Amino acid sequence: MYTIRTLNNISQTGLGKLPPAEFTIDPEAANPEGIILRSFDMHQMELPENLLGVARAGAGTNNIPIDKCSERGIPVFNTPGANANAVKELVLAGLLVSSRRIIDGAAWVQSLKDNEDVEKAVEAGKKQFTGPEIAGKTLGVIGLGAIGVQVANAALDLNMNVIGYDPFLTLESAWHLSASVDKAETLEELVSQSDYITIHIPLNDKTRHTFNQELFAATKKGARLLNFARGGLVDHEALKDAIEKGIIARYITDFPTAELLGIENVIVTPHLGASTPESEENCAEMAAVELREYLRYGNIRNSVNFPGCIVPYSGKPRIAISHSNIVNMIGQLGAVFTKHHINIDKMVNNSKGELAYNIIVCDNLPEDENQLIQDLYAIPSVRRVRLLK
Ligand SMILES: NC(=O)C1=CN([C@@H]2O[C@H](COP(=O)(O)OP(=O)(O)OC[C@H]3O[C@@H](n4cnc5c(N)ncnc54)[C@H](O)[C@@H]3O)[C@@H](O)[C@H]2O)C=CC1
Ligand SMILES: O=C(O)C(=O)COP(=O)(O)O
Repeated sequence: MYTIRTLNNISQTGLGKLPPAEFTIDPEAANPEGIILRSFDMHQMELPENLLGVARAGAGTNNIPIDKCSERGIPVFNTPGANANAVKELVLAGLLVSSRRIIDGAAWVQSLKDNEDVEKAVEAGKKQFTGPEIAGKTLGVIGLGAIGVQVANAALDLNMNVIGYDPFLTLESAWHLSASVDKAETLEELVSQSDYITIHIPLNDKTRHTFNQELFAATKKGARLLNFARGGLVDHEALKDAIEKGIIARYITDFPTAELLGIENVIVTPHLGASTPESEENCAEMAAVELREYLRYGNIRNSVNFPGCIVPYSGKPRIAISHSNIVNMIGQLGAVFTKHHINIDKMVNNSKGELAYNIIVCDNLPEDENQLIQDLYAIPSVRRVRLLK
């Protein structure tokens, strides 16, 4: 029996993928084997002693201490693409809201409640809410992953010109991206040509404050900037300066902070990108299945820190081992298996960065299984050993 702790509200349909005969779901569990979460900040908590796997029902994993998890041989999963449509739809709304003064206009109409002739007041006052059309304008998309590709393609359908920037574009994204999207070689090239800019990259040490004073200096005057990715991608001091100078005509973001409130031409939504029933269900289902398959069989799909590794279950016991990605590990593991007279039926060894992961399917197990596990842990740089029967 595995205990799964949920750190946020997770769709019940998704949690239904964890059969109660094998999994107990307990939001208060002190020492769970698995964690499923959304945006809960795990940097603030100690990793539970028994923790084996963490599944983020969503895309961004900057709220999870990935390095600490890797050190302890704990894979962190996310759910690529499962909320991309929800975010795309909100970005399209953001694009229109950034252009047409829908929000200001609607608020102003409410202020006319006690006016004697509302119709007349509206026709006289509406000119203050004029805003340009997006058709024929240029949208720059930074990050062409699951969300960026959908936003870029949808903007083409709205008759915009689209430029994209992503030095790490995957084959999967390239397959889905329209050939009509122009490629920018640098961020500066993209921002200097775009009337609208939308950011769809992860927040990490390399991307923090991507929009800084220098990039704003290269940005086309009067651009509208959309940030539905993460607040930390934009340096707020530099942003305020860019708004004052008229470089940024409007900033629309899904990531409120106190300093952004009350600034004219800044529109802030309460992190709503993935908040649709469809996306919440998709993400939760995918996260629950990823964690279930890892806990049951050691299989890994969609981990951000571990290599993918899937060996279909054949009824035989298996040993899952994670270790540092260095030379002579297979030799050392093999020696332990030989010592315990284990015949290996199948062995898969995959690596990602500084981590390697094995699933070793065994024809037989020794009588002293604890000794086998101890011997495997005795190999320097082995991080985690799991015997799954
Ligand atoms: N507002 C919300 O509720 C949501 C926000 N997000 C945010 O959006 C981000 C993107 O999500 P997905 O598209 O699903 O992720 P993804 O992993 O499919 O795409 C990210 C893309 O960014 C690219 N990239 C990475 N560093 C880059 C750089 N320095 N310059 C240009 N491109 C770079 C990658 O190559 C990849 O193609 C997430 O990391 C998350 O922070 C995601 C879902 C919901
Ligand atoms: O998937 C992401 O990266 C998101 O930002 C969505 O966050 P949420 O699950 O709505 O707390």
